[in-house]
Amino acid sequence: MISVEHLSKFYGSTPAIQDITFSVEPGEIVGFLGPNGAGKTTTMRILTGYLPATSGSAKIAGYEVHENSLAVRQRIGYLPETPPLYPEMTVEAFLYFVTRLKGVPAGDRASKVDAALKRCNLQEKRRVLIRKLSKGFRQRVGIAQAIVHDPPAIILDEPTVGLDPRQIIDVRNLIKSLAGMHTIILSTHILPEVRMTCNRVTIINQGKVVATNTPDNLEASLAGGSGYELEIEGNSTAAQQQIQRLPGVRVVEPVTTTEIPARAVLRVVSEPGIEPGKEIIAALVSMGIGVHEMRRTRASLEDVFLRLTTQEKLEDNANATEKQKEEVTQ
Ligand SMILES: Nc1ncnc2c1ncn2[C@@H]1O[C@H](COP(=O)(O)OP(=O)(O)OP(=O)(O)O)[C@@H](O)[C@H]1O
Repeated sequence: MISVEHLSKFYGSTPAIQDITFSVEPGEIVGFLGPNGAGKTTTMRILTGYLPATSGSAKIAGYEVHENSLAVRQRIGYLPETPPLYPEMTVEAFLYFVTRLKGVPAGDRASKVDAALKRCNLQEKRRVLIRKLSKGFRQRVGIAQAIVHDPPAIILDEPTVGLDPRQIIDVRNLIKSLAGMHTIILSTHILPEVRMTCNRVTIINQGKVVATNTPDNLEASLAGGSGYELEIEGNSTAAQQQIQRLPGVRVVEPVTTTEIPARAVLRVVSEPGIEPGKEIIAALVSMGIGVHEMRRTRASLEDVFLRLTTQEKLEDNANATEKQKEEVTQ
């Protein structure tokens, strides 16, 4: 439904995105994740036809965006970071106006407006001026204008920024209810939002795609991220050595000492795909060590995000330092 291939955009000589490739299948919600300045808005604006790319291809429902802007506009709904609302219009009049802009036939406009009001739970506000609405309701109007022409593809840029916790839950539920019928790209840097709403995630950093996968697979793929935490009673040094010898165990380390002097908490990191939990318990029991608690630990999406988006910076800094050293020695 949405396909981006080798997309690049330069502002003058500054690259904002470079060689970005990803796709979104019909009915999917894909999270588009990246730190500030990663290139999310630039990509969204190219996809929605607001900005020309420097090179590469962006297609919506098979239409090349810059060659078929009218066909694309009819098939896409866009909620920018700041929704383009007209404060002096009522909610209803504004949505009606949007259906005209999007080329909805005159006879269908009223029913499309009604449907969008209903889906966004805005019926009671239909005759209220937009400027009188709270931020949460205005955001719903923003989503309503993105879906009013019933587009197959929807792009939402930071849809919950600035909302209070109750409004955030409402807007997230609304987004989830749109999945299936629509294909959605949700640009955000709020990780729990991605976990709660998205089937897949594309992470970009410094203008490049650094990962695309399901949140579960991303967490599982972080090497060294999965394992166990154990609270034991007995000789913790001996326990540590014994666990370390087991196949599939990479690291065993004490995490904290507990308030009870005889107990210790150990963190075990296992090889990817190996689960030595059973063997750990058997080894400890055979040594006469008591196990008070054992729980699995996994890398969170946040760990993956931080790993992927800070590594390059560290490498860049290292390269810059090397370069400075070279310059100094020349
Ligand atoms: N009009 C512009 N002229 C020059 N550089 C720009 C322009 N717009 C964006 N950039 C640069 O392009 C890069 C990507 O910006 P973009 O706004 O796409 O990132 P983003 O991921 O949406 O960030 P944020 O989460 O902060 O909105 C940044 O380095 C930014 O400074």
